[in-house]
Amino acid sequence: MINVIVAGFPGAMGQKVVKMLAQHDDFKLTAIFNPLVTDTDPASYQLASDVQILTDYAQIHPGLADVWVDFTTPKAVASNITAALNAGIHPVVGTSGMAADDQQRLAALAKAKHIGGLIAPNFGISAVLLMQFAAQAAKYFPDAEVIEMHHEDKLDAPSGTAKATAEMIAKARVAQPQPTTDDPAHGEKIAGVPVHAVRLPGYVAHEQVLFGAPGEALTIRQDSFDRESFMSGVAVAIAKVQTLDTLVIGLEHLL
Ligand SMILES: NC(=O)C1=CN([C@@H]2O[C@H](COP(=O)(O)OP(=O)(O)OC[C@H]3O[C@@H](n4cnc5c(N)ncnc54)[C@H](OP(=O)(O)O)[C@@H]3O)[C@@H](O)[C@H]2O)C=CC1
Ligand SMILES: O=C(O)C1=N[C@H](C(=O)O)C[C@H](O)C1
Repeated sequence: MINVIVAGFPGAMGQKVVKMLAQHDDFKLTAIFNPLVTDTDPASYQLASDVQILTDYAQIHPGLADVWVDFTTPKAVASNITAALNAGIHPVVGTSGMAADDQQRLAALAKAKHIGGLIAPNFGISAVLLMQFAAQAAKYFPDAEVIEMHHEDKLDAPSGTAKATAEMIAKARVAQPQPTTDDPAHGEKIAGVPVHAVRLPGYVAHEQVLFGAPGEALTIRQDSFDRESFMSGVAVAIAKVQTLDTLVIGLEHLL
């Protein structure tokens, strides 16, 4: 049995994770962490009576859970994962928008404590494959731009997936791209790759990578139409994260 604490309930992803845990015999929801809730009665959230609703880091202790699943906010995630690592709990992080220096500090803390964990920019297989295909294409098409499209409530821009895609393209390309302009209309340059963010009602999570070369173009696109699509990736991460001994980035490390 893998005991799990979920941070980010009752958010959109947190609710999906709680539902998914209940469908797996090998997973048990032991606690919810959310300092913003005032009602700590699990019955108020239709949760089993033995699920603890925790609101303070002082309540996070070793033995509470094996795995900490985090779908919270860019502001909350780094301190949440610090608390998890300090309690010896393996983090599975979906929250986007974490600062690079926080990510490095958490990797150092995980290493010092010998606790493996995962930060996944995207748990959807379509997005994981898109990033891999984009890295492959970048070897032949150095000129690329990323367009990500999300729902209007998303707090961060560009998305974590778009940043990771841009970084993978920059790392994979062997030829220099054409110089880009500094014009803000030409996107934010992430590792030298222009990234454009769209926020519109009706959208969930979508990404296109456009490659151009003289006389031809290649477009790769993925669409997450329903947050349900992230759950098989989250389940794999929960099942396998305890096999890791460092903090790794990208679901592909566990597939
Ligand atoms: N990697 C991936 O595949 C995916 C990643 N995401 C990312 O997951 C994150 C959450 O997305 P989404 O569910 O749509 O967002 P929501 O805004 O719906 O949910 C965020 C939840 O976090 C809660 N929260 C705020 N601060 C804290 C804290 N300190 N500790 C614990 N909980 C806290 C909020 O509480 P309250 O309700 O009280 O405000 C809310 O319930 C985002 O960063 C998003 O980018 C989303 C989809 C897929
Ligand atoms: O906020 C979201 O919804 C999503 N966030 C992640 C990101 O920032 O890339 C993953 C997916 O795009 C959904």
